[in-house]
Amino acid sequence: MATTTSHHLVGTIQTSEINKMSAFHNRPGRISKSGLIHASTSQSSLVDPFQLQSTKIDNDSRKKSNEVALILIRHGESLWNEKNLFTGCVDVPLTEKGVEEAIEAGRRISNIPVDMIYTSALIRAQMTAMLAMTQHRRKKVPIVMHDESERAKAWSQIYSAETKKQSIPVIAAWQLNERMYGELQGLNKKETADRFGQEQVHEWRRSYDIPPPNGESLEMCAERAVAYFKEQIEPQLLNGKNVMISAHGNSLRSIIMYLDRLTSQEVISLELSTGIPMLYIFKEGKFIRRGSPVGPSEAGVYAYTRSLALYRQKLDETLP
Ligand SMILES: O=C(O)[C@H](O)COP(=O)(O)O
Repeated sequence: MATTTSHHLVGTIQTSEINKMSAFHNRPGRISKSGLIHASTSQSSLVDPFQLQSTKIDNDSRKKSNEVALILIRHGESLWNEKNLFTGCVDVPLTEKGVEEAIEAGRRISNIPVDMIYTSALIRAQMTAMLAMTQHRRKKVPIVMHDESERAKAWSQIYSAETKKQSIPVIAAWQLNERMYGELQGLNKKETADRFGQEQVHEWRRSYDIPPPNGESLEMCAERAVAYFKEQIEPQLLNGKNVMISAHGNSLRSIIMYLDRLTSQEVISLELSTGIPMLYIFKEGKFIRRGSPVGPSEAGVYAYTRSLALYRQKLDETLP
């Protein structure tokens, strides 16, 4: 059982723990007829989301490592976070501060490989992902995958292999949406505590299996978010894809509960700050939390493994 205390998932790890990485086989995901990206473990039937051929930089880092990076980011501050309103599945945008947080998050992950991006269907998570990627040193272009209809898929095709190589598929999934806060959505958090009592509101906000009135409990949110992670995202990690997920406080709490194997008691004290990236290394079927990467300007203390350090070194050598 992972140990956890009531803290924000922020922190960095010395690069002293350098592991010897065995060879890594890059096996991309496959696009099904529905245009959804599925991945299976059988290598032969897999086609990369953009039929991407990994570039020299990406290939090299993967060849030397049996690990991939998983980055989790809670969206930057939203207009209703600023007003201290329960948001849930109401689709509100970022504040100016939230935009700045997203850009800063991008600076902190600018040297970490990203091959695929998953966001929720909500604009605050999608804005955060796109803004963060403006800072990435690899300068690949994140492109939202459209499969809401056959025409949407057909009209969003890219007809240049070279352009595809420089692209990152962005998959928006409602399953990663924030927990639905029911009749609390739009209410002020302080007024709600005054009306129902601090304890009752804390129970609605942080317990595992107690839903707000006509809303989702964290457990109900996990049933869709963690299921999606296991069915759609984990196969991509197994196939050698470095993945970034931009989502929400509670949908990410439910995923971290799975990654860190937290109990329903331990998850109560788990809080996520807006716009702070968290890095996991997925290696030999296990998730290793590596803390929150610091900006490239701060030397020495990184959540970097040998493989990630090699990727960063390739960027230093290859890019202006
Ligand atoms: O939905 C919301 O209001 C926020 O994203 C998270 O709210 P919480 O911190 O009360 O869970």
